[in-house]
Amino acid sequence: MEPILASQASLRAFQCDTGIKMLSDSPNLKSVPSNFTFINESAAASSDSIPIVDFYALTSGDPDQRSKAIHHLGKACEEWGFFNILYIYIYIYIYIYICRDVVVEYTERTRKLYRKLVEAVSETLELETHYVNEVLKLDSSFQIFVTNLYPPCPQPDQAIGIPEHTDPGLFVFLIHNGVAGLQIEHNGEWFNADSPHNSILVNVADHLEIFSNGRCKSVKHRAVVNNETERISIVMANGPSMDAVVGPAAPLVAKDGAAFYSSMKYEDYMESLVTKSRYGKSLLEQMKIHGN
Ligand SMILES: O=C(O)CCC(=O)C(=O)O
Ligand SMILES: [Fe+2]
Repeated sequence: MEPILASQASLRAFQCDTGIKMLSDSPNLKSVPSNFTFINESAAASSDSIPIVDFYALTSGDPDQRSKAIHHLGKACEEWGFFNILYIYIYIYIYIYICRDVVVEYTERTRKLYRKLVEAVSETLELETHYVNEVLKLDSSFQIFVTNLYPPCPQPDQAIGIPEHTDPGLFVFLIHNGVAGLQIEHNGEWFNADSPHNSILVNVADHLEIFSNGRCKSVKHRAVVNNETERISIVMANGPSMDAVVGPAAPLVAKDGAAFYSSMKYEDYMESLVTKSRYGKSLLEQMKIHGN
């Protein structure tokens, strides 16, 4: 199916403040204007331990290789909420001019990758693949394509690229231009999320945490800036269908004896994300049912 690119009007909600655009267009800026300062403790431990999932083994005909890769994927989703997939075609996209055709091709390729990952993760959750497809209506899954540009910043410790947050959807794919900046939270500490060049960094997003009744973790992350090099990241958030109602999967609730999250239509979740304040308790936190 040819992806439908959302109109300018429907994307308006995702656009950032015009003031930010003005800032990024000011190459001679010597300090961060006070209304944009964000004192951050961006110190983070380096990490080479973000798991790597072998996509070829995951889709391999060899049952032994496949089951090892599936086990690895399950652990990565539970323990880190982040993993790298080595993927040979990736480097093409980051270097070429992002035109409509490239976006369409990237959308199609990542859609296939996404479906394979969902199949694999349903196995780790001991769910039937068709169950996930039916409940989340993945044939019309909603993808959001975002490019982030972080110009060099004269005072990186007074600013933040993107404050800490979690993402909507099931799996989010991120590629970048080789400049570090993404940090992720793991066991209460911040780590630099280094990823090899020919890889896609994948993170579990809110709706996989909800759907898995908390087995998979949608992990907080943020992007910091530096004073030397421009950074570009390309993010593809892969969700269910806009009209799917996402709550914990019924077979998992039966196993756990309770649903640990409430359910919400994906469209309503997205609307709340863009219209509600970005500060305070996150929407994912608000969906959690405590005291079960
Ligand atoms: O640029 C990055 O590394 C992070 C971007 C991100 O987290 C997002 O766009 O949701
Ligand atoms: Fe994000």
